[in-house]
Amino acid sequence: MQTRLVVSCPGKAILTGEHAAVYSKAVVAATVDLRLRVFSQPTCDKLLSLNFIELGYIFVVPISTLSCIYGAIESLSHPGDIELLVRKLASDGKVSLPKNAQLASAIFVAIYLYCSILASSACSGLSLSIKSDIPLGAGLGSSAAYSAAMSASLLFHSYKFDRNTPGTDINALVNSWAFRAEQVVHGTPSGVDNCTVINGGFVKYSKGLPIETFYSGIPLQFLIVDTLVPKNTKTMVAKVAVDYNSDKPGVKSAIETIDSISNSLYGILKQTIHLPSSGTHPQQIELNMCQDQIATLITKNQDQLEFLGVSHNSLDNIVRAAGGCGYSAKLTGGGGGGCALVFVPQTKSDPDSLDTLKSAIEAYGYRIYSTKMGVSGLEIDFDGSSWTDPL
Ligand SMILES: Nc1ncnc2c1ncn2[C@@H]1O[C@H](COP(=O)(O)OP(=O)(O)OP(=O)(O)O)[C@@H](O)[C@H]1O
Ligand SMILES: C[C@@](O)(CCO)CC(=O)[O-]
Repeated sequence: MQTRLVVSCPGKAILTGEHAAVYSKAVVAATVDLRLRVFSQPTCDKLLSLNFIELGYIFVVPISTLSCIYGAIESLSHPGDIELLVRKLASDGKVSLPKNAQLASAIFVAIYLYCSILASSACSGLSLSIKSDIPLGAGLGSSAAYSAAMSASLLFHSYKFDRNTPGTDINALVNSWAFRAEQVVHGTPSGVDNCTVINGGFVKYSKGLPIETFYSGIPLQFLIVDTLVPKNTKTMVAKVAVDYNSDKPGVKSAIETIDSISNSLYGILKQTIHLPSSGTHPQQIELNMCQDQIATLITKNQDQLEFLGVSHNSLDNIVRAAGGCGYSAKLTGGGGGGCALVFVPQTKSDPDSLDTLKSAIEAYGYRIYSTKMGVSGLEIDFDGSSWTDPL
């Protein structure tokens, strides 16, 4: 029997370009240092067991019950249609589904991946436990991390790769399944979230083109602020699509403007400015200029997102509070709630203003994350037995 596997994947933050990404426009994103882990182990009980630790929910289904899905899964016109098959099982009394929509969608993803990837060896059992630091449904890529970590776990247990497979091959294989899993959760994702969390670092992405990884030559610091307002990326993407497809005035040009914002940001971040340790040098002036340009791009991007109708009062509060203290801010991810990014230039002359801003944000009851960006992507621990059991 194979040993226990532990797969971990970080969250992500979109610096510029969300929503435009869905229309194949440029998006700049980075991983954030919050991770989701999947602990998995084959079992002999012929059950698929999912233990959602934060959500306090255990879902168990006999593998034989899923047999009617194996045959049907290849003929689905969209991975999201797995929901219809699983709901049919529920209405026939063969499985019981939670009322919580996030849990239900996590179960649809797991069944979709299990039946697609492991169908041929479907007689064995598998137990998976999911534990995460990434706030769920907050714009920080929890669904991409879940989709990627679940895909990697199931691919490993179906012998599609092992510890000798080159990492780039593993990432490409996992990414292709994580994208399908994201389609189950989001309907029409661009693919930026799964690519970013698997690849790691800073990335520029345009749907259909190879992802570009880069290390920012400009020191970048952001405050990540979670409004704690629940949001749903699928709904927000669908809302923009209605306006886009009906040619609502200004929508297509807003998407084009966001594309050019991301291209400009990428151009700035790719520069390398080596700062001497002290004094005012031409490099310092150049860095100040770059940081001013970044701040302007962040504000412009937020203006376009507000125009597209994907901001929220809580996000607007952060943008206003940041502006009042001399900082620029924007929503990140799907919008409609969830998180905002506040850009904190390294060269900002008045450090007290950051404390004032943090107090203003906390007074709203929002949560501030101080986390690193650009951390490593998908990680697989093939000797997972060294981990303490998360249960
Ligand atoms: N810890 C977890 N346990 C179970 N399911 C999870 C977990 N984290 C994420 N998910 C899955 O991800 C979905 C959340 O996706 P959603 O797109 O709404 O938020 P997000 O990925 O955090 O935000 P964004 O897509 O804007 O970055 C949940 O509905 C669930 O299917
Ligand atoms: C809103 C969106 O652009 C980013 C969500 O993190 C959707 C996507 O690109 O799939």
